[in-house]
Amino acid sequence: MKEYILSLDQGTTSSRAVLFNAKGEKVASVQKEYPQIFPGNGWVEHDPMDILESQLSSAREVIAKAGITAEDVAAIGIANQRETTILWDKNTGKPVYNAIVWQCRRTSEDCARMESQGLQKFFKDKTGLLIDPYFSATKIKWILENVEGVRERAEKGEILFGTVDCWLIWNLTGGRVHVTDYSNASRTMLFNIHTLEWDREILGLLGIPSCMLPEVKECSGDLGETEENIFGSRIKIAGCAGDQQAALFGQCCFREGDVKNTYGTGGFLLMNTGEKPVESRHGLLTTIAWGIGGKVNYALEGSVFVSGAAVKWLRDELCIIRTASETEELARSVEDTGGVYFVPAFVGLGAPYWKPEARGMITGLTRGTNRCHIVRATLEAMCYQTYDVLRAMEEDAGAIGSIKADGGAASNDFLMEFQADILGHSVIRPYNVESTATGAAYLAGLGCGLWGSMEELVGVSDKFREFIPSMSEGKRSDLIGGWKKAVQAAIRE
Ligand SMILES: Nc1ncnc2c1ncn2[C@@H]1O[C@H](COP(=O)(O)OP(=O)(O)O)[C@@H](O)[C@H]1O
Ligand SMILES: O=P(O)(O)OC[C@H](O)CO
Repeated sequence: MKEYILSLDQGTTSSRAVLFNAKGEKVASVQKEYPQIFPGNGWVEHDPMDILESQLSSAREVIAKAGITAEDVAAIGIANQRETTILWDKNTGKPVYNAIVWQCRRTSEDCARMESQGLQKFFKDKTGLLIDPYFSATKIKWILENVEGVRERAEKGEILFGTVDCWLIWNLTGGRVHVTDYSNASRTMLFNIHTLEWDREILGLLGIPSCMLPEVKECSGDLGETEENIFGSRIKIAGCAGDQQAALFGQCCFREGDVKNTYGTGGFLLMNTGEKPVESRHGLLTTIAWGIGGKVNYALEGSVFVSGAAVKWLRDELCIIRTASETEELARSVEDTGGVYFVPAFVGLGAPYWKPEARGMITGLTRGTNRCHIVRATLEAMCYQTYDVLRAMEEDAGAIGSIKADGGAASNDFLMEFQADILGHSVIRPYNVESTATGAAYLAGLGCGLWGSMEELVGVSDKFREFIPSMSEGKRSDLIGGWKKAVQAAIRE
């Protein structure tokens, strides 16, 4: 019987495949790290084939691990790192360049030029986004302008563009289906979030041929079917959303005002704002949360570019930790950071500052500073960055109700405790922190009829832990004051 949902969570550092049963419970998962390419100077790339192969092999392995076959899978749901841009040849399916990752800053100058031409309002009104190298638009333009022959071929209709969801669907369907969903389209800086169409004026301004772009579909429903040879029998693709929107869905933030924060490579705080887009006056983005059943739901988003990635940097570049999870014990082994602040602006600062030119900085070092202080400052930075975004969100939308946390790093109890302290607000962490995969599964389960309605999903997973703030107000404001000074220093640099 077809009673499982296969969720594909394609993240910036790893591809994950998670199987859920008909009760919405996780039964098995497989995760594979794959390389990021750093050609220098704030550039970040992936090999699109690494993305594909790590995702397909984890999907095959999770099916085998659970002792089932593809016949038992009712549908696939996809959640993906957003904005990352891939262009490929429509006939051969071969990428024409590496994937340009959302974190990549190579188009900073192009963005600064558009800003100086007074185009900020033009883009914000149409797309809900601020001009920034983060989004797909200027990455597509860069490939068209810098990879020989690609523009001519794109104009002849030989080249396709897709974000990672679209690239996966294209390959899963054997090159038959070129689609994306509303939530991913809303991150390209090419999609009009009010008319729900690719925006002709923007395409004209950037010189992007419309024939490269995928059809935009709802997040739940018929998104294609896998080729038989991929998993041994065909599986429907019935759910798709950008990973942050999928996490919002997976945390059942279905009501207006519901908020979640994900601690993965980056940090992303999203608030469901219902069926009307809310414009931010404090550096947040207006984006599409999902489109389901003929209705579109919007969200306000604060995007922090480097969150758990800073922990990975401690492991892979400074080599002062062996595993991400040992940061908890190391951070607790010292009373505080000894005045050390770490602003991990490796690729500039996102919300609410939007300073692409800012770079990382560790301040307050003394001869007494040891690796535990630096580890603790790294975890604390993840919390201060969330604090900055939450304050901006409160200014835009009023006081926040509950804050639900998820993502790989949310399993760190020290991080959750410090987060509650710095926010002066309790933080709720679900038993299963993989809300992104859960959200993709929910979308697919609804899309294939395994579950009847969103109401049915609320309460599927009701186990959680709540972290209550306990820090004094005086200490909290001193620490935040120190963080603000460190951020200003990183921006000035
Ligand atoms: N226990 C932990 N404490 C702190 N950071 C962690 C912990 N576990 C994972 N991380 C960090 O979180 C990130 C992984 O989270 P994940 O949600 O898997 O990210 P992504 O989906 O972006 O690949 C990595 O950057 C890792 O360094
Ligand atoms: O890889 P993640 O999970 O940090 O998510 C990346 C975001 O989607 C980028 O916008």
